Amino acid sequence: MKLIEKAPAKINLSLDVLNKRPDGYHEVRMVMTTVDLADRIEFERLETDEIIVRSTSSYVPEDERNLAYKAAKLMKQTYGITSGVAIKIVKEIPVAAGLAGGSSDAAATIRGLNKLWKLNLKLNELMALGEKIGSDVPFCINGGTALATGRGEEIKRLPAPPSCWVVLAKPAVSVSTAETYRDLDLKDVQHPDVEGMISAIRDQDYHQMCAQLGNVLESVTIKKRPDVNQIKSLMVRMDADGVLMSGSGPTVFGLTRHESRLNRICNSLKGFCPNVFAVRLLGSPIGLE
Ligand SMILES: C[C@](O)(CO)[C@H](O)COP(=O)(O)OP(=O)(O)OC[C@H]1O[C@@H](n2ccc(N)nc2=O)[C@H](O)[C@@H]1O
Ligand SMILES: Nc1ncnc2c1ncn2[C@@H]1O[C@H](COP(=O)(O)OP(=O)(O)OP(=O)(O)O)[C@@H](O)[C@H]1O
Repeated sequence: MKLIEKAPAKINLSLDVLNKRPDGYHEVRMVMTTVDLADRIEFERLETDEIIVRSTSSYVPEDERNLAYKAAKLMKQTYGITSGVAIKIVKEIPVAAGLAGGSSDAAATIRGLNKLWKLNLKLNELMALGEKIGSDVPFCINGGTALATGRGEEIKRLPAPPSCWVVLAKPAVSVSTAETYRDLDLKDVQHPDVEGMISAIRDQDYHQMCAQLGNVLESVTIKKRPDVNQIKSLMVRMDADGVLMSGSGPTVFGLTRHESRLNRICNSLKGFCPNVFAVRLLGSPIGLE
């Protein structure tokens, strides 16, 4: 029997970096939310003791470098599982885009194998496993909207933001997260108002939410990839209410509540940008307790 999990992408509505830690990671404070662009992950039990990963994208490794593979291996080892699993990743989220595609695949694998192997693990146990795979994985376990602190693994749930359309536009380039953090000069950053973003969400104030968008990693990526700025300018010209790069980039997102503007923004980007998606904010968690 096939078990299926959806793995939604995330965007960062606010991303601040406070300092570099002795372990090499950066202390962050960020507001993340899921959008309805998702990979689809299929799981099939194998009687043989092996993990097989297949993906529909040629950009995604199918061996032990795959984050879904890492998650399955970790669960097998932690819980002494002797049967195997075949994992198929139907990739819809662009790779190395700042949308946490790999992290969300790993999170979906943890949720899926908890069911397939009848482990009955609780949300906090699933998140603790996720933390061992990557900083964005604990958030992706339950999705929705949250304040993430620490290196990103400490999650405090927030209400769903006011609903709106989201245009995601990824230029042809891809970006390395490690390189972006490495190139960040903390003496030269404009910190976003994370608390202001949280208040805007709590107050369900859409225009305030748009006004508070901010990401300290944006200027790092823009220095190397000026097309990120071109996409931002284009979206602003087409009347998006708020525009920001997500995560370490290079994907830019634009927010609007008008379907006519949504179409205008998407059409203006086509031809200039290879990956353009019109999606909704999901906002609410997957529903694990
Ligand atoms: C940029 C974001 O996507 C925003 O949500 C995340 O902060 C990155 O999360 P991620 O891709 O899950 O990151 P990880 O796989 O844990 O780390 C990749 C690399 O990014 C750097 N890294 C990541 C997270 C963090 N808080 N500080 C860092 O310096 C580290 O060099 C690390 O080796
Ligand atoms: N299941 C997976 N899907 C996508 N990429 C994967 C996966 N497993 C491993 N990778 C590798 O991870 C790298 C980063 O891919 P990913 O799409 O997760 O980046 P990202 O969206 O920038 O992540 P984040 O926003 O969490 O920093 C890719 O270069 C790819 O080789």
